[in-house]
Amino acid sequence: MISVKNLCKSFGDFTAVDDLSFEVKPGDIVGFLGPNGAGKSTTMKMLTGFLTPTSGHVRVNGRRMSKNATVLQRDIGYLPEGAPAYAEMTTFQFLNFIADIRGLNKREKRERLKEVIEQVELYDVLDKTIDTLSKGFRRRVGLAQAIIHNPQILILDEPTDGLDPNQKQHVRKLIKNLSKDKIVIISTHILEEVSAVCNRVIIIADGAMQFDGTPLQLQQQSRYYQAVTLKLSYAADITGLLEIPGVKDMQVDKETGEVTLFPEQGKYILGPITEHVHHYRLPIDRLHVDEGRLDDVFVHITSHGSHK
Ligand SMILES: Nc1ncnc2c1ncn2[C@@H]1O[C@H](COP(=O)(O)OP(=O)(O)OP(=O)(O)O)[C@@H](O)[C@H]1O
Repeated sequence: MISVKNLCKSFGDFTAVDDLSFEVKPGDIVGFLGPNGAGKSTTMKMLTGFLTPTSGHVRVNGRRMSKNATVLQRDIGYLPEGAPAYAEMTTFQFLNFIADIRGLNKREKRERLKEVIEQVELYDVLDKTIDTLSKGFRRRVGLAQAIIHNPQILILDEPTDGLDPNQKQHVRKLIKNLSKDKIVIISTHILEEVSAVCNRVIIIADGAMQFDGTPLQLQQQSRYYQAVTLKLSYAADITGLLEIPGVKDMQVDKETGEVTLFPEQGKYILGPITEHVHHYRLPIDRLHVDEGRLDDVFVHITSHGSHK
């Protein structure tokens, strides 16, 4: 378990991380989100013991990171921002070197290298030096070095940045498979990644906590959650739609002519809308129920302060 209590980090007068507190348990795959400069990487550096907090503390399984970093880091895999690696080494030399540093014996090293190279699909670049690799392959090498010692805790700073869509999907699957009984924290700018991979979301802005909950709870904060959009085949009187019980608001898209009806909080409006449409014989071409829009909530949460 990771426990973060009143964590702060200042650089001179500037507060990059501002009083963060949260706990992460095995089985949690946390999507760590926030706008550029929100303090995600700085927090991750403190979680992994590479940066000392100005105040507050990080505990891993009850032990303080600041006093036990060397021991605790043995069970942490960390992909830092930008996936740094030794540019002049080949992929194989680099992974071999990391396995040695992680203290794997000969047999473990052979087995883990084979497994990880296969999992992250690095066969084609084993003999290439890191400085000649594409951004996507560099990131995959970074991911491979983070998991080589099969750690219980994985902290991954933008693990899919720079990957093509196929690779993104592949790495997401890999993270999900790896995550059983582990703690995984990934920072990302890609909101769809959160629904695809994570079972928990933490959003920070200006270094402070704004949201901590499940992806569904996040989606439910969208004003589009359970909103119903209708496409009429020809113009008809739609004024009555606003009178339907549970409908709070209506929006008409001037370009497409689509009508979106927003529900009052917690109200289910699809049934009453369908009844209304049948009763008044409205000419409906298409009807769609929205699952909620994460980009919409993200903007709202990070620009309007705390929604914890
Ligand atoms: N060593 C440092 N010295 C001074 N300021 C720093 C230092 N490291 C980070 N910062 C500042 O702290 C703030 C948070 O940076 P951080 O890299 O943690 O943000 P982030 O959420 O990871 O951003 P991004 O999504 O752009 O990677 C930024 O304003 C950054 O400029």
